[in-house]
Amino acid sequence: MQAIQDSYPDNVAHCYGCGSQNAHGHRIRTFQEGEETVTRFTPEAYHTAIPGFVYGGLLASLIDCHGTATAAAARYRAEGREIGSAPVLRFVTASLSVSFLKPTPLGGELEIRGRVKELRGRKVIVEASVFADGVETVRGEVVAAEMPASFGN
Ligand SMILES: CCCCCCCCCCCCCC(=O)SCCNC(=O)CCNC(=O)[C@H](O)C(C)(C)COP(=O)(O)OP(=O)(O)OC[C@H]1O[C@@H](n2cnc3c(N)ncnc32)[C@H](O)[C@@H]1OP(=O)(O)O
Repeated sequence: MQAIQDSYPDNVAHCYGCGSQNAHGHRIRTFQEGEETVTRFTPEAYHTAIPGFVYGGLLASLIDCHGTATAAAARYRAEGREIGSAPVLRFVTASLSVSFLKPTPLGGELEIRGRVKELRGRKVIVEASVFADGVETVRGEVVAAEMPASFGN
């Protein structure tokens, strides 16, 4: 099945969280399921916070990259365009908020589910949650902004 990240052109596929070209990264893959997007990810033993539980920074990065993928896909869809088609709609994180509702157990697959809350102008707001064994342990919001031509200047 085609993941949203499979459509990222190589020159924007180096992100530590979602870039297929980053051998050291998480290389998450996100799929559209109706109105929702879904990423499944199994943390490694070294992604530990307190023994037995997942490190919060990892969980935040899963929300982050799940959110930017959801945002890019939503904008393409809103414009009636094929994902990844040129000119490429590149999104970066403008803001990321994460609430850790419960400890996230380490040792199994996590499911991140998201949906678009708002899509307006150059900005897409995505809500996403992490589930461990069907239990919501993390809830977050990503404001993704279209990357300006002046990015980094
Ligand atoms: C399929 C193909 C896709 C391929 C691409 C996918 C690539 C994925 C790559 C992986 C990426 C992985 C993820 C990463 O790790 S990305 C790396 C971490 N992020 C960054 O480095 C971003 C650094 N910041 C910037 O470059 C600028 O500040 C940005 C670009 C974010 C905004 O710059 P600017 O302000 O000049 O833009 P604008 O005037 O057009 O504003 C646009 C809208 O955004 C609203 N806003 C702005 N800031 C915030 C804020 N803090 N909170 C809430 N909202 C904010 C703003 O009010 C406006 O909304 P509205 O007033 O119109 O309502």
